[in-house]
Amino acid sequence: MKLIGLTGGIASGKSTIGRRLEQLGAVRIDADELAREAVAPGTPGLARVLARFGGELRRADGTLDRAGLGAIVFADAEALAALNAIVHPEVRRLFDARAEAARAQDPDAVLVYEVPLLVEAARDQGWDLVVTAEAPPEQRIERMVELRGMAEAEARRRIGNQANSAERTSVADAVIDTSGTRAETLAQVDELWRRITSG
Ligand SMILES: CC(C)(COP(=O)(O)OP(=O)(O)OC[C@H]1O[C@@H](n2cnc3c(N)ncnc32)[C@H](O)[C@@H]1O)[C@@H](O)C(=O)NCCC(=O)NCCS
Ligand SMILES: Nc1ncnc2c1ncn2[C@@H]1O[C@H](COP(=O)(O)OP(=O)(O)OP(=O)(O)O)[C@@H](O)[C@H]1O
Repeated sequence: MKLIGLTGGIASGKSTIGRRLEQLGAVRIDADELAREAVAPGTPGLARVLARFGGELRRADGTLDRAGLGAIVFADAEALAALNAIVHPEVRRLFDARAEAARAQDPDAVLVYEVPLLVEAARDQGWDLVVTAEAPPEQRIERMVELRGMAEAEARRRIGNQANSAERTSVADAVIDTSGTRAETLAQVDELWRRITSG
């Protein structure tokens, strides 16, 4: 099995790239989805988050108030570190189980793991190739505000809590420039797939 780490800051185009790689034949796993599972209703992860950050973050339907928690942690580095310490080990466990299942099903699979915090928290996961999606922060902020309706200050706070482009690029084996059109991004992904599957 080949293990590809796909990183990039928020709204850098990771999902666009990951979905294309999936169409081309890769198995895709998304760390943001695993992080959601880690705090799903009834999990020990959710219980720990509520114990640390307050029971009022539990909504009437039993799910976590993600917007409320985001407002706390992205404005307070210590709180974010505490949340990461609860969620990240569980994400790692979930990832290991998924990767093992993919390997059992197809030993030749290409597994793409979309992980925004690869540089910060997942450098050492046995990557065969690390790919980063890069577009200037101002352009990513514009995308978050215009396409997702996120408040500009919130977008800036999230970016401020992530590694920067130079840090990601120095760890990566390949960079996909996502500052152009979607078609230009996809063409680079197709080229990358040829490289992955030819060697
Ligand atoms: C704070 C939470 C509840 C906010 O939830 P929300 O639904 O608003 O955002 P979502 O989880 O979809 O994340 C969107 C993006 O925010 C950024 N982000 C999320 N968590 C972090 C973090 N700990 N540090 C820096 N950036 C982060 C990433 O770019 C991510 O792709 C949530 O992000 C969370 O639980 N974060 C901690 C777990 C984590 O590190 N997740 C990232 C992948 S492991
Ligand atoms: N050239 C491009 N490449 C990739 N995405 C683009 C491009 N131009 C515009 N976009 C848009 O930018 C937004 C962010 O892309 P995407 O959702 O793939 O990013 P992401 O890194 O997965 O985001 P997140 O970190 O929030 O999970 C999307 O709405 C996407 O359609």
